[in-house]
Amino acid sequence: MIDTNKSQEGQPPLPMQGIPQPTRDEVLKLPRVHISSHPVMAHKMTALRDNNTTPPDFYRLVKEIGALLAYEATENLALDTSTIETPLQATTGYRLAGGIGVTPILRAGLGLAEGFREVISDAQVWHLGLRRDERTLRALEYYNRLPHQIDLQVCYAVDPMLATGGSAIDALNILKRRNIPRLCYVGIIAAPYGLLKLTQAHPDVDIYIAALDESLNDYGYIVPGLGDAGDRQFGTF
Ligand SMILES: O=P(O)(O)OC[C@H]1O[C@H](OP(=O)(O)OP(=O)(O)O)[C@H](O)[C@@H]1O
Ligand SMILES: O=c1cc[nH]c(=O)[nH]1
Ligand SMILES: [Mg+2]
Repeated sequence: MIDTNKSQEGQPPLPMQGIPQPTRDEVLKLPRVHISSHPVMAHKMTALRDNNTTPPDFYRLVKEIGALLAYEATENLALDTSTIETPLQATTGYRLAGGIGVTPILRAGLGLAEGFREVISDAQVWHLGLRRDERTLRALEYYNRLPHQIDLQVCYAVDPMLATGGSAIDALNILKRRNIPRLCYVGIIAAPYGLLKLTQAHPDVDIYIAALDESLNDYGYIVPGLGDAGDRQFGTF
C-alpha cells in the first residue's frame, strides 16, 4: 500500500491525504479489467500525456484513442445472422444484434464518445453530466438526458479519467436504473484506487482502459496522468 499522508500542521487535510491506496500489482489481477497492450495505443498515449500537446491535438487524440478502445471493448458483441447476396452469390451476413448505447460522462467523455461513433456510427448517445467537487472529490449530477425507451444490448459509460472512481460508480448506478442487459466502462487512464473501488461497487461491469497509472496525488489527480482531461480537451485552463 502507498501511504500519501503528508498533512501540514494547521491546514485542513487535502482530500486524498492519508488515504491508503492499492498498488498497481494489487489491482492487475482484478477480473473483468482489460488494459490495452497495443503499440499504437502506447504511441498515442505518449502524445496525449505530453504537456506540450495543445487542446485541438489533445481532442483529436482522445477521439482516436476512443475509436481504438471502442474496437477493443466491442469484442464480445452479439450478432444476428442473415442471408445476403453478393454480386456473385448468396452468403451469410452478420449484423450487431440490438442497439449500442454510449454514455459520455460530461465534459471529458465527449471526445471518447465521438471516437466510439467513428467505429459504431449508429450508436445512441446518452449524455450524463457529472462534475467532481474538487474539495470533497464527490461527483455531482447536473445533466441527464438518458432516454426511457430502452432497446440496447449494451451501454458503454465513457470517461477518460478513473481517479477515485466516484464519477464512474455514480454513472453506472444511474444507468443500472434503466435495466440495460449489459454495462461496460471505458476509460483512458485509471488509478489503482479508482479501479478497485469501481470493481467492488460494480463487479458485473467489464472495464476497458488504455493505461493503469501509479496512484492518486493528495488532490485526487492521477499521476503521472495527463492533468485535467476536460480542460485539456476544451482549452479551459
Ligand atoms: O474518479 P473521480 O475521482 O470521480 O474523477 C474522475 C472525474 O473527474 C473528471 O471530471 P471533472 O469533474 O473534472 O469534469 P469535466 O469533465 O467537466 O472536466 C473526469 O473526467 C471524471 O469524470
Ligand atoms: O487526474 C485526473 C483526475 C480527475 N480528473 C481529471 O481530469 N484528471
Ligand atoms: Mg475536469
